[in-house]
Formats: sequence, structure tokens, C-alpha cells
Amino acid sequence: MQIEVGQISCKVEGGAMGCRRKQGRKGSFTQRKTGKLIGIVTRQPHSSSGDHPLSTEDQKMNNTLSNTSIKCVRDTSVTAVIFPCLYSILFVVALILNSLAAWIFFSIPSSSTFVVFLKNVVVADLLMTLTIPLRVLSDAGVGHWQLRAFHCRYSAVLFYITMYISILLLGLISLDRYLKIVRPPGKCALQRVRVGQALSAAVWVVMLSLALPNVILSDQQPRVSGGKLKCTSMKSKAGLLWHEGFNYFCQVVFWGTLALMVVCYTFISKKVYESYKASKSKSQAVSRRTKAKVFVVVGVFFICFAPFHFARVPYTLTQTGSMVSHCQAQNALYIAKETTLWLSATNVCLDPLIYVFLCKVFSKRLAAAICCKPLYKGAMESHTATSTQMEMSQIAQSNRMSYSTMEK
Ligand SMILES: Nc1ncnc2c1ncn2[C@@H]1O[C@H](COP(=O)(O)OP(=O)(O)O)[C@@H](O)[C@H]1O
Repeated sequence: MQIEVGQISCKVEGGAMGCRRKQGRKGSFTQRKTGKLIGIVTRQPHSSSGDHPLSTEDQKMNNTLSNTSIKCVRDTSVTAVIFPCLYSILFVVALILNSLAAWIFFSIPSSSTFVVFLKNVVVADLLMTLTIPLRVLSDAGVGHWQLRAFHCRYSAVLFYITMYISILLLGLISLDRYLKIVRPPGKCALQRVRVGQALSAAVWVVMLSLALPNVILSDQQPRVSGGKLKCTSMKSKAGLLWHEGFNYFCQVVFWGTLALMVVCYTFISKKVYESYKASKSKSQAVSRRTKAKVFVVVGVFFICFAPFHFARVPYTLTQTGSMVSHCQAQNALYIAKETTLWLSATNVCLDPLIYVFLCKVFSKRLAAAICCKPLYKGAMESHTATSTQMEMSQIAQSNRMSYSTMEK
């Protein structure tokens, strides 16, 4: 493939590429009229086309041209193999775990805000799981470019939205656990089931509406450079601006939620520690187990999502051209973003751990389902309905109960 832009002409052969000035130089390519500009290629780090080296002057010009993301051909030689495999494994595991979680949760009545938030997390995780097959095909480069365009415009957007909905819901879950310790039941509006349902609905509506422009403004004729379509190449100027702005908003959502979680769980662990001191518990093992459970949410949250949010900002800046970088750096950032995004996606498999560790009703139902033991619906419902009031009144009297508050 030969691409010509102004005085620069680039040739791509078997993944290797070389660029040079078209006129006034020995051995330059013949100038040809190309139709539409489909992309500008820059020299790859390990290009085998050593027979057309670039002079310093040409390299300078070439680097200037590759200042914006669209001009840099994406190196997908590694990502097109590794990520489809990793995402396929994730899809199978996530589908099994979340289908089971959904089946159990939807037989549990929404009698507390905690259960309401968890149910919403299951729905978000299931939706995210369902977008994975398209990501696999798109990353593997299988199918026509329209498939990748569909992924960029709809499926990837849904993938990100469900990720941030899960993040916000995990933040609400931490707040809910915290309130359960500090506030008597029913005193705080946030502890009412109706309020929990309204909050969950608000999270969905706000995230879906704010991400809608990412879909609407991805309406440009896609430019396929080097066979791989970049999602940002389908965006108008306004679309790129929204993409960048919304990504900053999502950064605020993540780091804000993390800060909220750290505050809530620090307070919770302090209470748990005090409760053990007061009850003079001799059981060190139980104490350690409880602390581990308390931090499971924050731990899972941080490990899954923090690396992606570190990598995302510089990557987004290269996508919109706000940050000047070499093609090689852009490709490195793309790989970093894809790797950390996969790590974030593993959250769909780790969330069920939270259900098992922190939701007693869920773990009881799960155990019953696995052991095929019949469960008396009435008994389960009465446990769910009364545990909040029981726990809270007992916390007021005895610190020992703050442990069971964690576990409900
Ligand atoms: N946080 C987000 N929320 C919603 N949509 C997003 C978010 N980040 C990116 N998107 C959208 O998802 C699609 C893929 O984006 P991205 O992963 O950055 O592209 P690429 O796969 O080319 O690296 C784009 O349409 C983009 O606007």
C-alpha cells in the first residue's frame, strides 16, 4: 500500500513501512494521484524496510505528521492474538458466574438497599459480559470493518458505561455499609429501599445519557488505516471533544468513588477493631478473617480499576491529538490501555466474590443451590427483612454485632 500526503510518501509492505520525500531525492517514489486519504503511516520501531531509511529532516516531518493519533498506524500484531484469547476466557467464566448470580439474586426479595445495589451490579456485569464476544471479534480483526465500526459506536460504549455503573454502585454499597454502622435503621433516607432503587435508576439514566453523544457523534466515514479502524476516526470534532471530556468525567467518578470507599472502610474497620477489643475476643483467626472480608471490596476495586485509570488519561490525550507523541509511544499507550482495560473487565468475575463474602442471604442460597437443599422461602425472607433492624439495635448495645453488619 502506498500513501501520499503532501511531500511525504509512505509505502507499507508486509507490516513494515518506510516514508520519504517524493521529489528532488534520489530513488524517491513516483508521485501518484491517490484518491481519498486513508491514513498516514509512520515508521515502525522494528521495521524491516531498512532499504528506505529516513533522513533526520524527513523524520522530523514524519513525526510532525504523526502528531495526531489518526496518522499513526496501530500495531496490532500482539493485541490481535493475546486479547481475543484473554477476553474469551473472561467471557466464559463471567457468563457462568453472573448467570448463576442473577438466578440467585432474582429469587431474593429486594428488602434492603444492599440487595438492591447488588442486583443492579449483576445486571451491569451481565450486560458488560454480553459485549465481550463482539470485542473479541473486533480485536481479532475477524469480519468486515463494519463489525469494528459497530463495536466502536455501540458495543464499546456499552462496555464502558456498564463498567462505570458498576463502579458507582460499588461506591453506593460502601456508603450503605458505613451508614448501617453509624446510623440507626430507618433514620437515614439512603437506607430506604425506595431511595436505593431511585439512586440505582439515577445512576443508569445519568451514565446512559452522558455517554449517548459518544454514540451519536461517531457518525463520520471511518478511515481504515493499516487495516485497523480506530474508534476515534469515526468521530467528528465535537465527538472527539465529548470523548475527551467524558473520559475526564469518568476519571472523577472512579477516583471519587475510591476516596469514598477508603473513608467508609477505614471507619468500618475501626469499628470492627473496637468491637473486638471491647468484646475481648480471644479468636484472632476470626478477627483476621473479618478484616480480610472488610477489605475485599476495596482491594478488588483498586486492583481491577486503578491501573486502567492511570493509563487512560495519556492514551485519551493521544487519541484526540491534545498530546504530541511519537507513533511508537502511541502504540505503547494503546497496549497499556488494552492490558489495563482487560484487568478492569476481570471485575465482572470478581464481583461475585463480593456477593459470596458479604451477602449472607446470597451465600446461603448459593450453598442451598449447590447442595440441592430446599430452602424455605418464608424463612429466607424473614431473615432478610429482619436482619437490618436486629443488627442495628444490637450494634447500639454491643460492638460485637458490627461484624455481622459487614456480613449481611
Ligand atoms: N468512559 C467511556 N464511557 C463511554 N464510552 C466511552 C468511554 N471511553 C471510550 N468510550 C467510547 O468507546 C469507544 C471506543 O473507545 P476507545 O476504547 O478509546 O477506542 P479504541 O478501541 O480505538 O482505543 C469510542 O466510541 C469511545 O468514545
